[in-house]
Amino acid sequence: MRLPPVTWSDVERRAGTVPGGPVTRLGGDDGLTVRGLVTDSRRVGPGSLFACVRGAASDGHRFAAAAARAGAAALLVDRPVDVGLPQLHVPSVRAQLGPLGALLAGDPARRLRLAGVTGSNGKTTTSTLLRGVLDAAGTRAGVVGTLGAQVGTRSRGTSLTTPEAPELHELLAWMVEAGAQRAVVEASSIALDMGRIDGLTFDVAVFTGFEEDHLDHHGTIEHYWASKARLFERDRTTAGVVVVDDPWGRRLADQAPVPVTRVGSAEDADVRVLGWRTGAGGTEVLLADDTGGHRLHSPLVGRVHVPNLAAAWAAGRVLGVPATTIADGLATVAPPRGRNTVLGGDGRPTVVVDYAHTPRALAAAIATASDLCGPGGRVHLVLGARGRRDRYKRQGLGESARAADVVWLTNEGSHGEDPAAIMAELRVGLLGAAASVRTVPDRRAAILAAVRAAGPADVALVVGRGHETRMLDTTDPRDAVHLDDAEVANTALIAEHGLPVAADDDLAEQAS
Ligand SMILES: CC(=O)N[C@H]1[C@@H](OP(=O)(O)OP(=O)(O)OC[C@H]2O[C@@H](n3ccc(=O)[nH]c3=O)[C@H](O)[C@@H]2O)O[C@H](CO)[C@@H](O)[C@@H]1O[C@H](C)C(=O)N[C@@H](C)C(=O)N[C@H](CCC(=O)O)C(=O)O
Repeated sequence: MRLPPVTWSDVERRAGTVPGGPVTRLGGDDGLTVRGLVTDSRRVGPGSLFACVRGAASDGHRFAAAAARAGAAALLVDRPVDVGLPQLHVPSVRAQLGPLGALLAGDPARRLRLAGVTGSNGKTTTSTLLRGVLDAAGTRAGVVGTLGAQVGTRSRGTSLTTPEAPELHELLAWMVEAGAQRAVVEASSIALDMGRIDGLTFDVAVFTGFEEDHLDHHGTIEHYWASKARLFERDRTTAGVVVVDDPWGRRLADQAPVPVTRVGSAEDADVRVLGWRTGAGGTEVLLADDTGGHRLHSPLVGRVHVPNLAAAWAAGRVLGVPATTIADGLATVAPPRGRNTVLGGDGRPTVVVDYAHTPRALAAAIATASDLCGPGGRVHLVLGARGRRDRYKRQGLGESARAADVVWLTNEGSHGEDPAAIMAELRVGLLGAAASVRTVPDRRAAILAAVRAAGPADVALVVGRGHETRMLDTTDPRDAVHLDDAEVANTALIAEHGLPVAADDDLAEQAS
């Protein structure tokens, strides 16, 4: 979309509102206008304001000349550069990305009411559910997160779960243009830490649960938790909805300075999960809150979605949506891609494709797969781990995998690491396991082998990549190849087991 022109003096004025030190204009008169804030020289267009961000891998100031050649009208710098363009010299370019990103996108957040969703697992599903609830309430909502951005029937791809602030504000402007009154934003801990959502204020912030993750970035679990907890500060949100099924959620609910709705199976939960059942046909949750009991139906499959459904319910209530409308909304939201996507069944083995890539998420995915097994059925797990990321998780993934019956260790995109070494680290967690472990380095071959080995009562569970369609084995992103786990599994199902022959819908059940 084409963003409005903004005068250089307005840019200077907004930049001056950011604490940290003086803002100095180096060239450019009041008649100068810029259009769109861009942080990547490869995405600069005519009239852009190019923000020179110092990063971990490179320094954006080095790309100022390239930005000028691509048509940038001016630069945002924290040290003057020898490039013939007007520059705004600020103490920290990154600290300006939120306020200036908002200004150059036309301050779209002022026309939207926002909900933010954070948590180690379940962000995408809960955001999708909440968007469905808000749409059902007649307030058109956009959503932005791991699966990209959507509003109405339109969608756009994004490279990060929570985009850099300028892109995020531009997406919000796109949602406003499409008639959105609300937006749901997935807020990753890394984004919170790097200031990507600075300047946004939410009506409700949701915490879906917590476990160790992203320690490559955060260093310690305390830092990781504190980054997520920032979403619950008074200047960020009016209210919180917190899943208190783990100690970290409980701690957040206890410490948050905003009013919190506690969600979970504990007796003191404000929205209490009394029971649930799940099967290939969907999930049913029985909840109690201060207005009584509520029964929710959802086409989403798996016990892992029970807290997500309860959290979306609670967030809808906080936002003033009537109970029946929330239930109607939740009943119609289609499962997000790669979140326990169920294939096969009907006389053939069931295949589940899921994004689980942490030990606890994997344990939950295996439990869901067991729920979906027929009598005497076995779980065939296809497991890998992404290279050059969060290496400390590998042994824990292996340990969770012990609950499967057969484990097919494979590659998940080595990003330049030795795939055999990654698989060996997964194997450490599986030492002495009752599960039989096989190594098939080629991912397509591993999925095919698991689907071939599975019988009609079995489940082949393919984890780690979920919705992803590109896989990378080198350090050069241009080498990424197309690989869609669901597509491979579907092809394998048809090749090995033919087309569906009969219906079967067993339900697993639990009362808590
Ligand atoms: C830790 C982190 O998030 N890093 C992000 C950050 O990197 P960085 O600050 O180190 O930037 P850099 O790569 O050194 O580059 C510095 C600047 O030069 C610019 N540049 C670079 C090259 C060039 O040719 N021209 C150019 O202008 C870059 O755009 C950047 O502005 O800014 C970059 C540009 O926006 C991001 O690509 C990069 O994301 C990295 C690669 C990434 O993968 N981040 C992941 C871990 C992430 O953020 N994940 C979260 C969590 C998801 C979840 O919950 O699972 C997410 O929100 O997606």
